[in-house]
Amino acid sequence: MPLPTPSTPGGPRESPESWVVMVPGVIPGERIRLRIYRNHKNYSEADLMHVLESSSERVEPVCPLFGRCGGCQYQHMSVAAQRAWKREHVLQVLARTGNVTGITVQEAIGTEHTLGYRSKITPHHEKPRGGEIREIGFLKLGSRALVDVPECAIATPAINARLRGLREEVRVTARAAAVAETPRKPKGATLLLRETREGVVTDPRAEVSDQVGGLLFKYTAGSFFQNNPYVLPHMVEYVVRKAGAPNVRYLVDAYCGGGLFCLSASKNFEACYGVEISELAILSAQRNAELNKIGNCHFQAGDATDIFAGIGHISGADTVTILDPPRKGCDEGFLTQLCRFRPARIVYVSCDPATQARDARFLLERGYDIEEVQPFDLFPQTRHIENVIVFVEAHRTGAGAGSMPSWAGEGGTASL
Ligand SMILES: C[S@@+](CC[C@H](N)C(=O)[O-])C[C@H]1O[C@@H](n2cnc3c(N)ncnc32)[C@H](O)[C@@H]1O
Repeated sequence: MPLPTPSTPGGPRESPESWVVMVPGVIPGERIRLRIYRNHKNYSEADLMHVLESSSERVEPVCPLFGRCGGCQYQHMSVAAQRAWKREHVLQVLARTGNVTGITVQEAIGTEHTLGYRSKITPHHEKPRGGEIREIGFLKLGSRALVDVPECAIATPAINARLRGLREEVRVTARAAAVAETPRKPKGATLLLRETREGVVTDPRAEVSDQVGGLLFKYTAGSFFQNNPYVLPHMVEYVVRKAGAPNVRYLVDAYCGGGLFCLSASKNFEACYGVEISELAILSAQRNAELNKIGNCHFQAGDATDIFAGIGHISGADTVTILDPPRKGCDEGFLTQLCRFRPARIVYVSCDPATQARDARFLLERGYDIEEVQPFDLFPQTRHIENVIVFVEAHRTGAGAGSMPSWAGEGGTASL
C-alpha cells in the first residue's frame, strides 16, 4: 500500500506521489497517526488514532456528541479554518470535476452566528419496542444507527427548548399506544422542528412565514425553505445584485420554490418567470407575490425544462436565469435547452459543489465564462457549503474564458 500523505477532512489534492486518505476529525497540515480500514481504487478511508502535531486552528468541540453524531463534521476546527477549507474544497472540485482552473474563489461569506443558527431540524426515532423509544436524534457518523440528541448545538435556542418537550411527548405517546394495544403497528418517524415568525412549529402542514430582506414569505412548514436566517439575507442580496445587469429585461428562476429569489429580484425586471416541480411551492410563490404586491412574476408548476415552452416570446440575450436545483444538480436535457435559449447571465446557486462543477463544465464547453465564484457558509460546523457561480454568455464578455464583462460587480471578499 502506498504511503499516505497527511490527510484532510475532504481529502488532499492529488498528485502522482501522493495517496488520498480520508480521515474525519483532521485539519490540513496536521501530523497524525491513523488506521486504514478500507481501500478504494483512488483513496483509502481511515480512523484517526492520535494527533502528533496539532494545527493552531484546532479547537475544543462545543457539543459532547461531536465525533459520534453525523450532523457536524468540523467542530474541531476554528470557524476561519472551516471557511478556508470549504473555499479550498470548491476550488478543488471545480478543477477536478469541472475542469475549471485559473479562477479565484472568493472567501466564504458567513456571519458570527456559527452556533444556534439552524432554524429547522428533523430528528428521527426507530419504531418503539414494547412501548419504549430509544434514541431520538441523528444518524451516527458513518453508520445507519441513530445517536440520541437531547440538544443540538447548531439549532436555535428556541428549537432546543421545544425539542426537550417534544422528545418527552413522543415517548409518552408511544407508551400509551402500547398500553392501549392499538391495532396500528408502531413505526419509526422523523420529527420536524422549524422556527418561524409563528414560533417553533412541529406540524409539517402548518402554514408559517419568514421575512427575508423586505419581503414576507409564507410556506408550509414541511416544504423547502433555507434554514440559516442569518446568512440568507446576504446570499439573497448577492444573487439579486449579480442577476441585475444593464439591458437585461427578464428573469427566469428555475427550481424557484416559494419564489424567494424571483420575488426578491423582481423589481429589476419587466417580467419574471418561475418554474418549480412542487405544486404546493408554486401555490406559495403565487400567494407570496400577492402578499408582497408584486405583479410582474409568473409561476408555473412543472419540471424545470417546461419553462422553455412558455418563454418563446422573450430573447435569451435580454434574460438572466437563476438556477437553484436540489443536490443532484440540473439534468442534461434542461441544460441543453438552457444553452439553446442562451441567457445573457446565469446565477447558479448550489448546495453541492460537485454536481454544480459537473454542470459548470457543461456550460463552459458551450460558450459561457465564469464571472465569479462566491461560497456562503450557510452551514457552519458541518462540511456543507452553499456555492454561487455567476456565468456570462462568452460573446457578451467580448473575449475568452475568464475575462471580466463590463458590468462585473464589485464583489467583496471578506467575511461579514
Ligand atoms: C434547493 S431548493 C430551492 C428553492 C428556492 N430557490 C429557495 O431558495 O427557496 C430546490 C427546489 O427545486 C425543486 N425541484 C426539484 N426537482 C425539480 C425539477 N425537476 N424541476 C423543477 N423544480 C424542481 C424542489 O422542489 C425545490 O423546491
